[in-house]
Amino acid sequence: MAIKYGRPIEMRDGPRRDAAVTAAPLDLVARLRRNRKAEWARRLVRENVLTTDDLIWPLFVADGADRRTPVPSMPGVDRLSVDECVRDAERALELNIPCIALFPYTDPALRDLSGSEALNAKNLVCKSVRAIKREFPDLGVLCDVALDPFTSHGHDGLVEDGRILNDETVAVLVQQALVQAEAGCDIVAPSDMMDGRVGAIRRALDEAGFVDVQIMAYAAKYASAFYGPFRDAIGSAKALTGDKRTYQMDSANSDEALREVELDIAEGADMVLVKPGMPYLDIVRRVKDTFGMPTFAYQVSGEYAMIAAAAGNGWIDRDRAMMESLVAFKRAGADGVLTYFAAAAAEKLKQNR
Ligand SMILES: NCc1[nH]cc(CCC(=O)O)c1CC(=O)O
Ligand SMILES: [Mg+2]
Repeated sequence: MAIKYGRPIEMRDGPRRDAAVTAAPLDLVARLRRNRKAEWARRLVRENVLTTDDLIWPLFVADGADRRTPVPSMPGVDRLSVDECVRDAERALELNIPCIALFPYTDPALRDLSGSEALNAKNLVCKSVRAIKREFPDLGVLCDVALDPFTSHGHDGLVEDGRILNDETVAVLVQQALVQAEAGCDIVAPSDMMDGRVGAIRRALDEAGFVDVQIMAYAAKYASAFYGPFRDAIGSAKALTGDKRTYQMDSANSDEALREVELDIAEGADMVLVKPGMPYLDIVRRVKDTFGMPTFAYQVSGEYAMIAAAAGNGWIDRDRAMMESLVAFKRAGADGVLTYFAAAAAEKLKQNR
């Protein structure tokens, strides 16, 4: 099916040019094809490169021991027991991936209206952070701050009469971030889209002495259909009542993303994130150009699922689609990408070296 990577069609055996088909050379000053004539020449003029330094690898943790449970809507992605999560952390380190991100599948029996398990210092995420940091202190660990893995209704915040409460939620998120920092995480990443949470978390972290814990703000996060498989993975898909459009952004908006990012920077974000990724590369570019901040994109579960499913059907080449999609983030100005392909991409980069 696919032509072999790096080997131009011109070099393959094929019918020779018919001598009758001749033409006077065009009088062209520039022939852009010259710089594409061979792999070495293409490498020489290549504008953007993906390296392992650009990758953050999201992992799903679940109860149990010695267990990897496949997520059906994310072929190739498993929910990991804590010990297995430590093994993948080790793999990240071996592959030179700088940072992993942790997401819990919480036992439905532990989910409640207020997401109280989020504040349990012995919850799955905290246990995983401790276990990973004990063995691999030099690997970056990012924790998501939001209540959806812990609430019985699947929302990122507290709900009252069908409304998602902003300020009350922020007070809980602050406590969640503190619990994660206490467990030893390096980066907290609020993904909830409540107003004012970055500033509140920064103040609380500083007061508690966690001045070096970074904040990666999910600053421009859109209400998206592409989160579907993630909600399967953390078990919130069935629980979710309604949608998240009163707090996540409208996919039609772009200027509003700049206002969101500006506020999060003013409140103390160290890095900003745009999410989803591929359908929002225009936002990544605007954010990077406007603020010059360390800017990240999240190639979310649905984007991963599209590529994995099409590749699984033999309709596209998995590795090539993966690498093409990842370098697109670099081209758009991103400093890095959260991607479920992180380990596979790092393996590929290693082979190509
Ligand atoms: N706050 C929850 C959260 N954090 C990351 C994702 C999605 C990631 C993905 O789809 O891969 C979501 C889902 C949501 O907002 O419903
Ligand atoms: Mg905001």
